[in-house]
Amino acid sequence: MSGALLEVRGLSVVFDGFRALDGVDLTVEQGELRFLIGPNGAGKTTLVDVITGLTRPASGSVRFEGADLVGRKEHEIVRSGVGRTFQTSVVFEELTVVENLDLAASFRRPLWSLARRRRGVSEAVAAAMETTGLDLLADRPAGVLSHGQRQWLEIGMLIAQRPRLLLLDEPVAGMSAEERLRTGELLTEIARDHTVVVIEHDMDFLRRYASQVTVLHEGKVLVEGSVDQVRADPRVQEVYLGRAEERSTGAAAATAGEVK
Ligand SMILES: Nc1ncnc2c1ncn2[C@@H]1O[C@H](COP(=O)(O)OP(=O)(O)OP(=O)(O)O)[C@@H](O)[C@H]1O
Repeated sequence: MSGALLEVRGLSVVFDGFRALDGVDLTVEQGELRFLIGPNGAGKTTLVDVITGLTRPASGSVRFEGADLVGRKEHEIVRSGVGRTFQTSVVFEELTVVENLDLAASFRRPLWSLARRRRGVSEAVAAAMETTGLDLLADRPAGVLSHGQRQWLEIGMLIAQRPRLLLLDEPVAGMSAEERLRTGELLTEIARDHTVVVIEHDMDFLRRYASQVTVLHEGKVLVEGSVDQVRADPRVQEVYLGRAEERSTGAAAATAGEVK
C-alpha cells in the first residue's frame, strides 16, 4: 500500500512563550521507517507528544489516515492505531513478560473478557513474542529482564496493540552493542508490516538502519533526506558540530567535516 499515513502541517507548540515547535511539516508514507534526529531540545519528543495527544499545539494539524488527531484524547488516538514508547519504562515489574503483553493487547477487548481466565495466549500476544524473540522469557517477571530485553518487551507491548503507526523514543539508549544490533534487526522486521518513526541520537545506528531521516533543530525541520544526504548537509554538520565544539574544544573539533 502507498500514500501518506501521517501528515503534520504547520505545527507549532508554545510553552510559556517559548516556541518548542515552529511550523513543522512532516509527511510519513505508509510502510516507512523514518528516523527523527536533532540536538537536545530540538523538539523531537514534543512532536511525538502532539501526535499522541499528550500536548496541545498552538496551531497546525496532525492527520492520521486522513483524520485530524488534534484535540482528541490520548486513549482515542491509541485506539485509532497510533502507538508510542516513552523514554521511561512502562512495564509492570511483578508481571511476567506474557502477562505484560496480554495486558497491553487487552485494551481492545471488552472489560468482561478481561475478568475471564483465558486459555493460552492471543494471536496478537504470540506474534509480539515471536517478533521480539521474547518467547523463551515468556514466564519470567519483567523485573528480572536486562535493559535491552525490557526495551524489546515495550516494543512488543506496542505491537500487541496492533498499531498502524509506531513512534519509538530512543529505543537503543543505554543498550550494549549487541543489544543495539538486535534492536536494529527488530526495527527492520517491524517496519515490514508497520509504519515506524524512531527518535534516535546515535549516528552509528542511523548509518546502519535508517533510510529516510528528518532533522529537527530549534523547533523546525532543518533537512530531510537519506542518511547520506543528511550527513553531508553543511547545515546538519553545523548544528551537530557546533554543539560538539561547545562541549569540547579539542577532539570534537578535529572531526570537522563529518557528522559523527
Ligand atoms: N512541558 C514543557 N514545558 C516547558 N518547556 C518544555 C516542555 N516540554 C519541552 N519543553 C522544552 O521544549 C524544547 C523541546 O523539547 P523536546 O523534549 O521536545 O526536545 P527533544 O528534541 O526531544 O530533546 P532531547 O533529545 O533532549 O529529548 C526544549 O527546550 C524543552 O526544554
